[in-house]
Amino acid sequence: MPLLTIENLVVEFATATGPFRAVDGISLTVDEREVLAIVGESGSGKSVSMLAVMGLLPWTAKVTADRMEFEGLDILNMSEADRRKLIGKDVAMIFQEPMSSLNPCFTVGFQIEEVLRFHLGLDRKARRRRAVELLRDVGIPDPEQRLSSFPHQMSGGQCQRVMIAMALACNPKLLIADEPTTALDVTIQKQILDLLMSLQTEHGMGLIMITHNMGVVAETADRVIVQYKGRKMEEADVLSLFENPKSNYTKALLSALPERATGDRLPTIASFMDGFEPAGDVR
Ligand SMILES: Nc1ncnc2c1ncn2[C@@H]1O[C@H](COP(=O)(O)OP(=O)(O)OP(=O)(O)O)[C@@H](O)[C@H]1O
Repeated sequence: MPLLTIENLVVEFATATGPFRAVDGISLTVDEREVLAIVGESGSGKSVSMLAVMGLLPWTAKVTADRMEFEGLDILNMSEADRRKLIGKDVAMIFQEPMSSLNPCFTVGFQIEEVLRFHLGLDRKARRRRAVELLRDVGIPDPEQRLSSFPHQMSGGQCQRVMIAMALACNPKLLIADEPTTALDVTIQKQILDLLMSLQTEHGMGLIMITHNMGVVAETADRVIVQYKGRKMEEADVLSLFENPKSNYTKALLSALPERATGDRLPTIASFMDGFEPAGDVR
């Protein structure tokens, strides 16, 4: 059985000008220990589809699906209380802005320990011990001291390491990483990506890597879903996608890689997608 199964996910937002369909019939599965990349340009509905899985969308979002299951459990129709037990424990997510994802008012130690208290009910001593271990695992030097630091006292890369530590606190079976390196310096990006991949192998987690970067896809994924304007354009294993892309949009993304360029200028996506009917406004 796959870890996560989604069939025909649709997300519509109520907006001042009428309903807006951000995700239009996405289906996917992720297996244990598998790395699935979801790739597409900004606004293609990558984050919204995963926020729907986490139950983190605002009330203006209407989420429907034929099926949305985690290990066979219906996560679409489960109670809020049951979902809270699952989310953050068996399914965890890290976001693209580590600085704004951490609460500036609390020390990083408190924030990690809070996850351990809520989900695992560990006592104070055990929480402390586990928090130190987690910070060490994600490569933060002097973890005992760093527990009492506030997010603004740490660099962006260190904050992202703390976010990863929080996500891993309860040994999740599935980790969703939403553009985890986008907000970081190029040199730090590689370190964080390497860290994520080594933790994924070590913990045997399923991983969904949301990215707009084909380089990240090539380095991390087993399988890839290409998304455009809320729809799935193509799904393939990573090698087939790079060697033999089927959809025009995938071809466009690949031709936009500087190393694949043939002329003086990089082609634009629009020149490949003439006549494509987007989702979007559904009035
Ligand atoms: N709360 C909201 N209300 C209305 N529209 C929204 C809301 N949240 C997201 N959207 C719209 O849904 C679409 C998909 O957004 P989403 O954030 O999933 O894109 P993305 O592919 O993850 O892009 P990015 O990489 O920039 O995050 C966008 O057009 C966005 O403006």
